[in-house]
Amino acid sequence: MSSQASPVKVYIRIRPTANFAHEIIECLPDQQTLKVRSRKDSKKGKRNNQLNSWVFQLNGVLHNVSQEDTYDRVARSVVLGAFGGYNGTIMCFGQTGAGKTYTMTGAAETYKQRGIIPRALQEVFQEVEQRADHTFSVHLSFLEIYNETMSRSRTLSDAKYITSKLNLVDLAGSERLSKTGSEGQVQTEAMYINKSLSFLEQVILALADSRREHVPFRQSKLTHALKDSLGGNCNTVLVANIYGEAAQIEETLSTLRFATRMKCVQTKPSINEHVDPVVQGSVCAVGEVESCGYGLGLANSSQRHQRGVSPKPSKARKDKQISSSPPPKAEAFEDFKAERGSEINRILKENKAVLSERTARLRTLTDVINATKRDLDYITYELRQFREQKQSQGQFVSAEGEPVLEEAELSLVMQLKELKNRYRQAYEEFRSTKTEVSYCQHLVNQCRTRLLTEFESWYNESFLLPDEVLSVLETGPARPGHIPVDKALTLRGSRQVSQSPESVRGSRSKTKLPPILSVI
Ligand SMILES: Nc1ncnc2c1ncn2[C@@H]1O[C@H](COP(=O)(O)OP(=O)(O)OP(=O)(O)O)[C@@H](O)[C@H]1O
Repeated sequence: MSSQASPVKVYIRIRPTANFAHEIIECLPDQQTLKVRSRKDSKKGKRNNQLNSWVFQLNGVLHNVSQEDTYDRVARSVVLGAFGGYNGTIMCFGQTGAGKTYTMTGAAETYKQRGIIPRALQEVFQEVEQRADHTFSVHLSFLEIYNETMSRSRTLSDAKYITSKLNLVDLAGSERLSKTGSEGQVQTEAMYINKSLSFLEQVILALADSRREHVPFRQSKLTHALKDSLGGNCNTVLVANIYGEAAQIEETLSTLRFATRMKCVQTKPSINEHVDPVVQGSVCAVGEVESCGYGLGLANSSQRHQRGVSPKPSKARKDKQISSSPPPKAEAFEDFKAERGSEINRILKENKAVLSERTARLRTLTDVINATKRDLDYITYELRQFREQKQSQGQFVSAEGEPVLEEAELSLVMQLKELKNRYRQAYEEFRSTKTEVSYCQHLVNQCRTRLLTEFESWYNESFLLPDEVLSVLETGPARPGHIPVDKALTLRGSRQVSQSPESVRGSRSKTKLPPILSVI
């Protein structure tokens, strides 16, 4: 598909400050131009009397601009472009602490301060809901490049579909190593960060220079991952974050120079449309992310067919190698209970049966206790009446002068004793049955939750998750930031449990309840 070259859009965002250096930084009213004056010779790090002045022309200068306006000006068109089949990349670059994360993610304190990523997600799902005549499949992944190590992969499909991916990238801080004064592990990290960013700068330089034939994309994970966003098929936006204070002017100038070079980089956005000669429909897409960023994959068509075709399909994928559109959840749930989830479903059923038997017993015991209590009250009353009457008639005594119990009174006393015994026993049993019932209820709830969780995982794996997410789940232990979103961790947890039902059953012996009750 033919496409026209378009330059990367570059915005400058200034971190708000009470000490804004008006004398050296000037934002022109067109909101696109930034003038910087400085007496400092940044190369030699010394002051001189000569006044240096630079003018930076950008696509926008965001000075005291809210998160909402920032999203509208910087990100909205890129996000909506994804619905037309265009890839998009939004990335933040700049000095440590200049506001990259604030711009991309936002501040957790208030909803109003949420950044581009949550707003983009919201917009994506709102659009998906509104475009009722289309069917979408949305994939989200989160990757971190840490010391040049990255989880990876990509899925392609061969059916007809429109795909697009949004890369939302929070680059590492561009603070110079010498300035951070870091040591040890921090220094190692800083070295990798600097290496990554300096490769990025080299790529930008090469891309901005039309005489250069080779662009060193492969030098680092970061530039390799951003290849599409920088020289290829992508609507790319850079937000360069700077400080407004005079003390940071050196880094600010360096960021502004990088931003200006970036403006010269051309990309060729085009609609990602693919045609399958066999299947008239459309398919899945993948998201891809870079240095601490999100990747959002969108697939869109008026008729959805999803095909998880991966070089190393997971078991769930193998089972469903070529499936039609995801089945309705209710239907899939029935299948799941009969096959993959049959064991947990069996346990759930058995636990439910035990719960219902225990609950019935509790009801019976309650009746027994109440009836016994009524009898007790009645016999107590009878005995009291009998004794009062006896009192008024005078007392029988034996030949030895001992008080004598009449037969009727003796019978009442015996009945009372037996009723008290029965009451005590029933109450004991009631208490332990009550404990069992609440324990059984807990087990049933646990089983139900696990059945649903495992079903969700299986459904996502089989019909929704992109293979790159699955490949992360399949390799090695999870590390914070390495694993895509919370879902992945949930999946890993539930997989481990479901893979070892025996180990779970091993806990049976620890309880006095019937074995089936302690399965979870
Ligand atoms: N536009 C803004 N409005 C309000 N607060 C901001 C803004 N930009 C940055 N901040 C605040 O400045 C601090 C540093 O910002 P942030 O963490 O986003 O910097 P960073 O560039 O991501 O730093 P690093 O390179 O260390 O990750 C945060 O407390 C953030 O809330």
